[in-house]
Formats: sequence, structure tokens, C-alpha cells
Amino acid sequence: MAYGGVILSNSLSFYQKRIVMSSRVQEKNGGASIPHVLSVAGSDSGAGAGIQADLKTCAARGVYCSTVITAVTAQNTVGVQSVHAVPEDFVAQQLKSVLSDMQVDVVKSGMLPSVGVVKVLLQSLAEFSVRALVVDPVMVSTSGDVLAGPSILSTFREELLPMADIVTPNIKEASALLGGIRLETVADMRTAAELLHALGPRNVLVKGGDLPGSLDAVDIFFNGEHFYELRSSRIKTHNTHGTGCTLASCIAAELAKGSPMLTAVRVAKRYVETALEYSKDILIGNGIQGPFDHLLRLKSGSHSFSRKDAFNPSDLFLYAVTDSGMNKKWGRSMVDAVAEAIQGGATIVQLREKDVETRDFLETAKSCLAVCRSHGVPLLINDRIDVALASDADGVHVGQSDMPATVARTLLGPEKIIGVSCKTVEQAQQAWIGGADYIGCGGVYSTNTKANNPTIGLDGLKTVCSASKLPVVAIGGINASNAGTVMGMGVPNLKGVAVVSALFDRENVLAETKKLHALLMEASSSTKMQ
Ligand SMILES: Nc1ncnc2c1ncn2[C@@H]1O[C@H](COP(=O)(O)OP(=O)(O)OP(=O)(O)O)[C@@H](O)[C@H]1O
Ligand SMILES: Cc1ncc(CO)c(N)n1
Ligand SMILES: [Mg+2]
Repeated sequence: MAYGGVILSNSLSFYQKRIVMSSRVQEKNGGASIPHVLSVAGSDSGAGAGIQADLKTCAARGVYCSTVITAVTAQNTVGVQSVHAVPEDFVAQQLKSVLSDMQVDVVKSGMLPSVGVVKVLLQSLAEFSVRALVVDPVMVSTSGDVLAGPSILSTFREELLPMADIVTPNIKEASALLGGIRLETVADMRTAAELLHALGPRNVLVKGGDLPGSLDAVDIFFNGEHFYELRSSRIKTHNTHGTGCTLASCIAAELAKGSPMLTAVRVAKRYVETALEYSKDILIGNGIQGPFDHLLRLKSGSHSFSRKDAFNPSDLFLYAVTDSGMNKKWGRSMVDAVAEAIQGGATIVQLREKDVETRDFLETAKSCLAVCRSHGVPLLINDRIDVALASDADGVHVGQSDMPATVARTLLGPEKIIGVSCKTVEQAQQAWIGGADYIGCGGVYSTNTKANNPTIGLDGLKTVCSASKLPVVAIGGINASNAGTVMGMGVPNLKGVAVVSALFDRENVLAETKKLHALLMEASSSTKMQ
């Protein structure tokens, strides 16, 4: 069909009709339409390529992916050990199950192991409406293993390619489809793209991942009118297994979201490049070509210092909030100040940097995190979700004018700690609904670290604590002379006090933290005895 509503060939009017039909069905359903790719491909037991790559790619790109499995392969990072083709009538049944029920936007085909399976797919496409067909003519993997034999070539050329909105062969596949021509240079790739276009697909992308001796990763895109040389740096890595499947399913995902073809291809190439760069050092399997991480998640939190525990409200007991101005005044670095506070008994640390450059903030966060992790103390970042994400800190603390807790939760995921400053019962309720883990309540007393901040006093603190569904840490002007009073009240949900000046605007952070810790222990044990 013609993507984006441009009719490029008379034979496409049939598909145009189906677009109208499918949008009508969607209107009748009434719900929000979810972009949907159907992947018709083979399973890779090593999960780097095939169906598994397609599912991960679509998940990473925010698109729903259903699957029709055409073959099951026994495959790993060494190569393909065995292939078990799914019977053609069972492929047909899977296609019917999905397409008769779900609103599929784009079909992406990968491994189609027999002529019969290609025919079954074409029959389904004639019967059910989709907006685009992305054909990855899988024949030879980068490892050199044959996934569809030469007997399929004529069916690909004569029946499948003419139906494709885009076809994405690698060098070997392009050569095979064109009767074995030599493809050794970018100029050869252009020729191949033009020759393949003449077979009927609306667009052609000849992938140069396996182009011998090429410094960049160059792909040639041809839409029948213009050539585009899509170039990215070649990532030095062994983890390229499944790049082709990933590229094609990302193109399908972007098309499903409504992108024009060239945009979809550019985004997909950038996505592959980013995932390869992120994954270049990961080690999965002992073979020559490893998988990469489609979700860019496997490295974060997996290093040895990672905090393994869920948030524990008792961590709020002695909550140290840093202040770089104070530390500078007393001639110590932030990391040293944090290390002393932890040694003295601080149970959680919040990095609060108001007037610092982002790059310095990130560096400080990383160094403080190393100290905190080595002592099992959580580190939170004040306000800056980007810095929390980039440093892999344990969470954030946000104020009423910062990012709302719900948005912070979406960005940070379920395991990070989120705290919200609240003065009122309503704000505390909102923080709970938004998915926060604790609230900071104050200012209890007046303080010079926050100008023009109205205090709520001990009564205000009691009111919020009693109504709160979340654990509370009291903040604002708390120091050694009043901490005992605050903790000694024994109000429900109050788990600790947060302090800035009482620790950091002092000459000896270690001694001040110890003193405060002892006071809090005494106050909380006396409330327990009451
Ligand atoms: N080392 C690399 N660095 C950056 N991009 C790469 C690298 N290797 C491949 N690519 C890109 O990945 C995409 C897929 O290319 P490739 O030619 O390897 O496909 P393929 O052989 O079908 O993949 P596979 O069979 O491994 O799934 C292309 O956009 C290509 O430019
Ligand atoms: C199942 C399957 N499909 C496609 C490829 C191509 O990478 C592969 N290696 N395995
Ligand atoms: Mg390759």
C-alpha cells in the first residue's frame, strides 16, 4: 500500500479501501487506538533476533506487538543449531486469530521458512486490513546461517516484494534476491536498491552492517525517486546479533505511530545505533556474536554497589540534606561531608544543589552515590529527576512546584524512592495517590535555608502526620535543641527528622550527626515506653 495516503501505484486502491474500513472499526470501538505491529517471524531461543527482538523493540518504542511464529530455532551466540518450521496451516491459524480480532496497523515479516508460509501470509493480507507491510527478507543471518533456502527466492521476488511498503535486505540477502550479484561498495548498494525497487516494493533499504571494510555503518534508502545514504558511526562491538530484525521492527513501530517512511527509517537506524552503543560491553553467551539490550536497562542497577532493598520507612530516621554553600564555608567537599554524616549515623541522604551546573551536579551525585552505596544508605536527589536517572541514585525528593509525583513515578519506574514536601493534609493525600513513598512535612520551625517558607509548627505537623497514609519526615529548623521534642511527641507516621544546618553548618559534621542520632534514639525510645 501507499503509506501516508499517497497513491503510488494503481494496484494499491484495494489497500486504500481497507484503510477506510479499519478506521471505521476503530471509531465503533470508541477507545483510544494503540499503535500495533504484528510480527510474523521465527523464534530465536537466544532471544537476540527474531520474534524476541521484535517484541523488545516494540516495547521499547511504545507500540503493541502481537506475534505469529513461523519457525522455532535452536540458536545462540555461536550460531543456529537447528530449525523447526511451524506447519503452514498452523501459521495460517495464528494469523487468523490475531487479524480477525485485533486492529493491526503494520505487519512486519521476518523469517518465512517456506514458499507455503509466504503464500499463507499473502492470503491473510488480502483478507484483513493493515496500513503497511514491512518485509525483512531474512535468508542469511550475520553468523552465516541459512534461515530460508534459495527455493524461496522467486516467491519473495514475484509475490512478497511487490506487496511491501519497504523491504530491508542485508548485503547477502540483496545479492541473493538479485541473482547473486557482487555487492562490495556503497555504489554497489545503490545499484542493488534500484534493481530491487524495480521488483515492486514502494521503498528499499539495503543495510550495510556487514559491508566489508566499511568504517561507518552505511545503509542505502531508495524510494523510487531519491537515494538517501544513511550513515552512522560503526560501534565497535561483538553484540550485533539481531540488528536487522530490530531495525525492521522499529521501522514498523514508527509507521504504526504514524511517521512517514523516511522518518521511520531514520529513527530506527538511530535506535539501533543507540542500543548498540549502550550494549557494546555487555557479555551474554560465549559465541562470536552476542545480543544487545533493546531496553537500555541491563546495565543500570546491575553493578556491585546497587541497592537491593526496597524503601524502608525507618530510613527516614536521621535524614541529612546537603548544602554546598555550607560545606564550602567550612572547607570540605560534598563527598567528605556526606561520608562524615553517614559515619555519624545519617540513615538517608538528600543531595540538594541549588546553583550548580548540571555537569558538576551529576559528578557530585555519582561520587556521593558510591559512598552511600558502600554503607547501604539511600541517596536521593532534590528536584532533578534527570540527575537522579543519570546517576542511578535511589530516588528524588520533589517540592509542590517541582515535577508532580505521578510524572516522577512514570519517569523513574516502580523501584525508585519518591518523597514529596507537603504542608497540608490535601497535599499528603495527593502525594500518596501520585505514588510517593514518603512525605517531608514542614517547615516545623523557621529556618534560614528556605526563605519565605511559612512554618506549620508542631500542631501543623501533627495534623498532617495523623492524616497521612505515607511515612513522614519532619523538616524545617530542626536541630539538637528541638529534635527531641519533635520525635518525643510520638505522633503516628512520623519516622524521623530532616536536617541541613544542624549537620552541615557546623565545623564537625561527624560529631554533630552522632549527637543528633543519640538524641533521636533517646526521644524515640521514651515515646515507645509511654
Ligand atoms: N557495528 C555497528 N554499528 C552501528 N550500526 C550497525 C552496526 N552493525 C550493524 N549496524 C546497523 O544495523 C542495521 C542492521 O544491519 P545489518 O546489515 O547487520 O543487518 P542484518 O545482517 O540483517 O542483521 P542480523 O542478521 O544480525 O539481524 C543497519 O542499520 C546497520 O547499519
Ligand atoms: C529467528 C531468526 N530470525 C531472524 C534472524 C536474523 O538475524 C535470526 N538470526 N533468527
Ligand atoms: Mg548483520
